[in-house]
Amino acid sequence: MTTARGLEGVVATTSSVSSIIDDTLTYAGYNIDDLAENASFEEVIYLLWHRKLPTQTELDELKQQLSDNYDLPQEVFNHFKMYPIDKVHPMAALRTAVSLIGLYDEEADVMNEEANYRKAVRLQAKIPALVTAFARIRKGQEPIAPRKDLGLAANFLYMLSGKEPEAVEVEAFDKALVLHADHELNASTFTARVCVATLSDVYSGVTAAISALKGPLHGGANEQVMKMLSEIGSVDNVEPYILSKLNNKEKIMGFGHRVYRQGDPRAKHLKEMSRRLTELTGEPQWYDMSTQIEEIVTSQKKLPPNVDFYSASVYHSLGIEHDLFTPIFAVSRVSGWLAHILEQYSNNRLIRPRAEYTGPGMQEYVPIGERK
Ligand SMILES: CC(=O)SCCNC(=O)CCNC(=O)[C@H](O)C(C)(C)COP(=O)(O)OP(=O)(O)OC[C@H]1O[C@@H](n2cnc3c(N)ncnc32)[C@H](O)[C@@H]1OP(=O)(O)O
Ligand SMILES: O=C([O-])CC(=O)C(=O)O
Repeated sequence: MTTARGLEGVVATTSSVSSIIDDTLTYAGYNIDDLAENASFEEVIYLLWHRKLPTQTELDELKQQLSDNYDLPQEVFNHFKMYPIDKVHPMAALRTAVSLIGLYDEEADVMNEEANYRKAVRLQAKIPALVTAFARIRKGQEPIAPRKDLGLAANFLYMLSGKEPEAVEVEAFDKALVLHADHELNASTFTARVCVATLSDVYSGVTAAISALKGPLHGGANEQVMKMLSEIGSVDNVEPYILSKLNNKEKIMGFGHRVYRQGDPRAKHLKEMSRRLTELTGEPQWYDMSTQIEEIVTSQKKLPPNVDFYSASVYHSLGIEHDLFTPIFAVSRVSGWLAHILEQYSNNRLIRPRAEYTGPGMQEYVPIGERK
């Protein structure tokens, strides 16, 4: 047996959802650069779930299905109010809440293609409301009911603040959702596929995926980037801060990637959004610090920024609390998880690799009274 640490380079499944070939990312054959410039998040959801771009009628139908499912069961709000609210990270709350809403879905364990698709629509529609409801309840505010006339991005920002967002904010947030939607067999997507390959249900698969996304080596990195930027505080402090981290062999969050070598194609879009938004908010220091960090890390370590690096200053500029950055990643990535879950069910085989044993050799059982 040969082992590949961290399964690096192992091809574990076939998939038609997205591809990363020679550092180019496509969703069902469409280059991410094209989608970032032209597609709405709802179009991307349709693309990931059907491998084709929707016609206007198909898009309208999907939007209607999503807005019909925006509401949450009242039990979720009661549940949130029972949490030790000031100690709970929103990703932990989201993980628990997705599992919870599964309890109120009568089709949760119905295992056929149509029922699984309906659950995908429900989860995609409700996750934004779970994130925003928790964000408000923990501050002693009432959750804001979704506006059925708003798209997913606008509705998220509206439910978070209670104000109808500006067009420029909706456009930026929607683009961020497009950029984060899917990424081949990343850790959280693989987790979802391993889970549902046992023929467990869609809610279990998404709960497992959220658990994997939460870690700072994966989706949790965007919050850590903002923590780093806040600690640095000004452009003058960037160089000593980053060099000291690198000298101590600490990782710089938002840099490096298991698959990309030359660079993450999503980063340039987020970088430009960060430049524009920080200028608009009159806080260019977040962008200036970020570009300086990028310069140092790329020259010292040859590591380019990944999707999490510039998304931090983008979300900050949209006035979003820092510990909501990773839940927002889930608001987008759930579209990809669901595409992969549906694909896994359609051509299932249990996922069960092997481990190379490195423990003690054959031992003889010693009765407890004779053990030293
Ligand atoms: C959405 C996403 O999940 S994107 C990734 C988000 N995660 C982060 O931004 C966290 C920071 N980055 C990392 O930890 C890594 O680059 C990962 C986890 C993304 C990829 O990890 P791997 O492919 O396993 O690379 P690995 O961690 O083995 O790193 C290889 C070498 O590069 C170094 N390295 C990798 N990333 C970084 C970093 N961000 N800062 C400093 N050094 C780094 C490692 O220390 C290691 O050096 P060594 O060979 O001298 O020991
Ligand atoms: O693919 C990965 O390893 C990490 C990930 O999810 C992403 O970059 O979007």
